Amino acid sequence: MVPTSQECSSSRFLPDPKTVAIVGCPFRGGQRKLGVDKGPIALVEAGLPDQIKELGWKVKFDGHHQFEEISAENDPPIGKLLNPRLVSKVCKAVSETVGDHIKNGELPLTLGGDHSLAMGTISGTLDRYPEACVVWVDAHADINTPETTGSGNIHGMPVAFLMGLGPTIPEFSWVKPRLSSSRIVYIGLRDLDAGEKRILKENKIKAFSMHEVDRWGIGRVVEMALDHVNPDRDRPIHLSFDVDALDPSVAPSTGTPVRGGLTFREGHYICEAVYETGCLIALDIMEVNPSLADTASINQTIAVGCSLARSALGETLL
Ligand SMILES: NC(=[NH2+])NCCC[C@H](N)C(=O)O
Ligand SMILES: [Mn+2]
Ligand SMILES: [Mn+2]
Repeated sequence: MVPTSQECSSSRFLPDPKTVAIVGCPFRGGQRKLGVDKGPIALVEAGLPDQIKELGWKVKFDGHHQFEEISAENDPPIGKLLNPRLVSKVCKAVSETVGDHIKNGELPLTLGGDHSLAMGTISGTLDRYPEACVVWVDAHADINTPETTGSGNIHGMPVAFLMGLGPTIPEFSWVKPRLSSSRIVYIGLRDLDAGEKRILKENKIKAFSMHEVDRWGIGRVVEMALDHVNPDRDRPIHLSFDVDALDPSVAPSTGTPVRGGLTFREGHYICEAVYETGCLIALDIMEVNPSLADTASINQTIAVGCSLARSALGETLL
């Protein structure tokens, strides 16, 4: 039973016809492992554009970002930050692309690549919709600052940059600290660094870890998460989905897998429920690494990346 017209509500923030713009981001500079830059290529080769067309969307895709043109030849660490200038330049370019798509009335679907890219995608969203909220689905909070990071990998820090936490780094001055702590909610967390736990508490950031998913079930968790960031369901939603939120048995081919994650259905349920709000205006599918694990695991992870995207774009089970 469908109580409301999804067709109508799903276009609340979009002009006709419904159009998705795929932003392929073959980028791995926010972490150390090889292969995550091949994620977007694998997702597109698996047929994601046509799958989205079959859901009734117009799909725009004119090739992956050519980050080779963005070079930061001399890119020594800044403090602990690894590849800082490269990550900054790439994210700035992605931010402009995502912002332009939203301005054109298209829903940007960004395919990563590592999760540092969300510094770009969410900046692009906030350029057009300053009131937007973020649903961040991840095993990790990715909210280390340049001071708290242990790894130096910037994919563990994008939320801190978006919120303006930590010291000012001139190389990242284009990232405007516009994401307020009340406009982001996490689902799926289970591997936080000590500094990240402190940051979440100090900033009173709402987070539903796997403990809350176990306690309440995914249905209640998503409802409570949306009630927090979007109580009247009238704010645009940016959904940033790191596939490592899923259990490694569901999405094995990712750089930082953590056991005890979301089931296949829990992950898809989140996407379906966000779509049903009619408020989705941007989507990220991040951290698919098609060079980690065996062929079967790789294909399984690519297929899951595609089906998460389809669920967020309106695919239903009935
Ligand atoms: N997007 C991700 N997979 N992030 C993992 C981050 C892991 C760890 N917290 C770090 O700062 O390095
Ligand atoms: Mn993660
Ligand atoms: Mn992440």
